[in-house]
Amino acid sequence: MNSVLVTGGAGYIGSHTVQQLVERGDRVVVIDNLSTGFREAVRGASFVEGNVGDIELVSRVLEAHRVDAVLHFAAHTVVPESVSDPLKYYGNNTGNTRNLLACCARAGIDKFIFSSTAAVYGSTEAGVADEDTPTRPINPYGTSKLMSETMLRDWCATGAMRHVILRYFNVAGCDPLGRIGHSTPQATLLIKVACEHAVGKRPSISIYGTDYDTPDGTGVRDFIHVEDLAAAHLRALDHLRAGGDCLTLNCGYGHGYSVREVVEAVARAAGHRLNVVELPRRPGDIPKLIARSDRLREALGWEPCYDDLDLIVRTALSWEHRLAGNSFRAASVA
Ligand SMILES: NC(=O)c1ccc[n+]([C@@H]2O[C@H](COP(=O)([O-])OP(=O)(O)OC[C@H]3O[C@@H](n4cnc5c(N)ncnc54)[C@H](O)[C@@H]3O)[C@@H](O)[C@H]2O)c1
Ligand SMILES: O=c1ccn([C@@H]2O[C@H](COP(=O)(O)OP(=O)(O)O[C@H]3O[C@H](CO)[C@@H](O)[C@H](O)[C@H]3O)[C@@H](O)[C@H]2O)c(=O)[nH]1
Repeated sequence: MNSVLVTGGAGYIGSHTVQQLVERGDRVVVIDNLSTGFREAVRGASFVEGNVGDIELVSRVLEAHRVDAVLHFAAHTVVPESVSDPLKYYGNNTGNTRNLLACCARAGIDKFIFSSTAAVYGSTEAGVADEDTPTRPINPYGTSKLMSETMLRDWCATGAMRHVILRYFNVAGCDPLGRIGHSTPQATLLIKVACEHAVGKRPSISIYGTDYDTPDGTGVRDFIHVEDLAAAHLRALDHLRAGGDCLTLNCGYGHGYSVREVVEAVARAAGHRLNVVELPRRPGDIPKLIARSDRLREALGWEPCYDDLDLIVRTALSWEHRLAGNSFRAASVA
């Protein structure tokens, strides 16, 4: 039986995808250097610790595990860090993706699913993006991903490979059964940070900017539950295995919530007030970004199961309680 290679499978989104692949019976091998991932998050799959840019190592794994498709999650993901250390991002996100593609070329692998990001769009006029919206990233993280997209399309244009590029919007929530979750240290993402405050790991939650041209003055984002996003990867894999064409697809629900609405949802889930500090805008933030995601639904037959802010927040908070060592209601959150 062939295997799927999942790079970055010990990380937040990768581990949820590995879990779904394993649960439906796919054979999976993970390569992860554990720079931000966790060995214990990889359950039921083979695990190789190493760098996805290491051509010898990756080639060995592709051959030994008879890999027929690659899901490429491994990357650095912190936007402000990409601004202060852009070469780190071009090296890991773009350079290492080039090496991985070279290994695939050598091994004759013809199916590739790539973790891209809404950050490739930058600031759009109406705060909404479909896949044909011009890509104008405003930070090196977004550019490093866009460069990888271009490289992948150019390689696929030779006929050697087919791809699905998934552009994730704001990913949040955790496995509703509490087996794995979002453990990234020094997290900066809103829902994770707000939940860390709710369980007492942080003294407050900051709202960056209350003077945007949005209904309540705070930023608006399209939050997608990690389980729905993982499910999109499985459908993308099936699409390629069935001989489907190359695709680029937004991954979001098509509607958004404001930062203030998210903070209120976390307070509701926690059952107590939060200490909210209103601060000026965070440099580099855009007011609003919502996905047009009709193409994902039409091309892959994907339908969300967790499109509910309270549910997203409850699963995230439940995991945060587990990390903090508190008792929690993991089995009942869904
Ligand atoms: N979290 C989001 O909201 C979001 C949004 C858009 C896109 N993405 C993309 O999704 C993917 C996964 O992100 P995540 O949130 O799960 O982050 P994460 O940091 O939890 O996962 C990344 C994983 O890749 C591993 N890794 C990094 N560089 C590696 C290398 N050179 N070799 C081997 N392993 C390496 C890390 O150890 C980690 O396990 C990334 O490509 C990211 O850019 C995430
Ligand atoms: O403590 C916080 C954290 C965030 N925010 C605000 O919450 C919104 C969302 O911010 P965040 O959760 O950091 O996500 P984004 O900046 O939208 O970017 C994320 O979502 C992108 C996809 O849209 C990914 O590509 C990026 O990797 C990921 O950082 C923004 O308005 C922030 O200003 C706060 O007010 N307080």
